[in-house]
Amino acid sequence: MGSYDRIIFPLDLPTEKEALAYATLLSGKVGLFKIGLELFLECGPSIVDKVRRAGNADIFLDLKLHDIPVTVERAVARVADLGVRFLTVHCGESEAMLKGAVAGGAGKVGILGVTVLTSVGADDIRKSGFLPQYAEDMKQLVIKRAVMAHTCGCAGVVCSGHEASVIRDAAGDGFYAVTPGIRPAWEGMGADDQKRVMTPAEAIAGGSDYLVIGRPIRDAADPVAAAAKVAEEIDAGLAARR
Ligand SMILES: O=C(O)c1cc(=O)[nH]c(=O)n1[C@@H]1O[C@H](COP(=O)(O)O)[C@@H](O)[C@H]1O
Repeated sequence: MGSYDRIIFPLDLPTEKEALAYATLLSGKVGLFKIGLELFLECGPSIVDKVRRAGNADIFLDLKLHDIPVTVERAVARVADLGVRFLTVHCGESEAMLKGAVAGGAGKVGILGVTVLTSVGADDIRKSGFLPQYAEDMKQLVIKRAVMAHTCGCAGVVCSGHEASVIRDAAGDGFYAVTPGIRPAWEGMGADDQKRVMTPAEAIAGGSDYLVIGRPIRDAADPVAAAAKVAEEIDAGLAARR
C-alpha cells in the first residue's frame, strides 16, 4: 500500500457540488473518500457512486450506527449493496450489536468499530459514568472495545493515534487501526474539537494503518499540496516503524 493510499479524506461538506469538486481535486492524492452524515443526509445513497466515480477511489461510509442488534443488522444490510469498503458502527456496550452489523454486511462491507471518539477526553469519560480508572487511562477502555470488535468479526476499529500500538499488539496485523484526530505540526490550525490528536508521522509510526484527515487538507490554501505533505510524513512514519 502506497503512502497516499493510507489517507482517508472526509467529504465533510454540505452539498454534492462541493463534495464532487473535492473528490475530483484529490483523485489519486488520497486512498479513500469518507462520506459522513452531513453529505449522506443531504444527497442520499446515490452520492456513494457519484463520489466513487469523481474520485476514482473506494468509499468509507461513516454513519456511526448504534442501536439494538436487529436494527443495526437490518440497516447494514441496506448498505451492503452500495459497494462501500468500510462502514462505521459504534462499539458501544454490546457484542450482539457488532455481530449484527457484521452479519448484515454479509462479507460485502468491512465494519469498523468506533472505540472512543477522538473528540472525547478524560474529563468527558469521568463525567459520563465510567469507572475512574478509564478516565485515568483511556487506553484501557479503547482496548476493551477493540477486542470486542475483533472478536465479533469487524474489519478494524477507529481509534486515536495514542491507542494504535496497543491495538496492534492485542489484535495483530490484518485488523485495521483507522485514526482520525490528525493534526500535522506544520498546518498551525490547532486541534479544533479534537482532544486526542497526533501528527501523521507519529500515528503511522505508532501502528495506525489509515489516517482520516479533514480540515488540515480541506481548509489548506492548496489541498493537493497538503495531501502530498501528509503522504511524505506517512513515509517518514513508516520508516520509523522499521
Ligand atoms: O469515524 C470517524 O471518522 C471519526 C471518529 C473519531 O473518533 N473522530 C473523528 O474525528 N472522526 C471523523 O474524522 C474526521 C475528522 O476531521 P478533521 O478533524 O477535520 O480532521 C471527521 O469526519 C470526523 O467525523
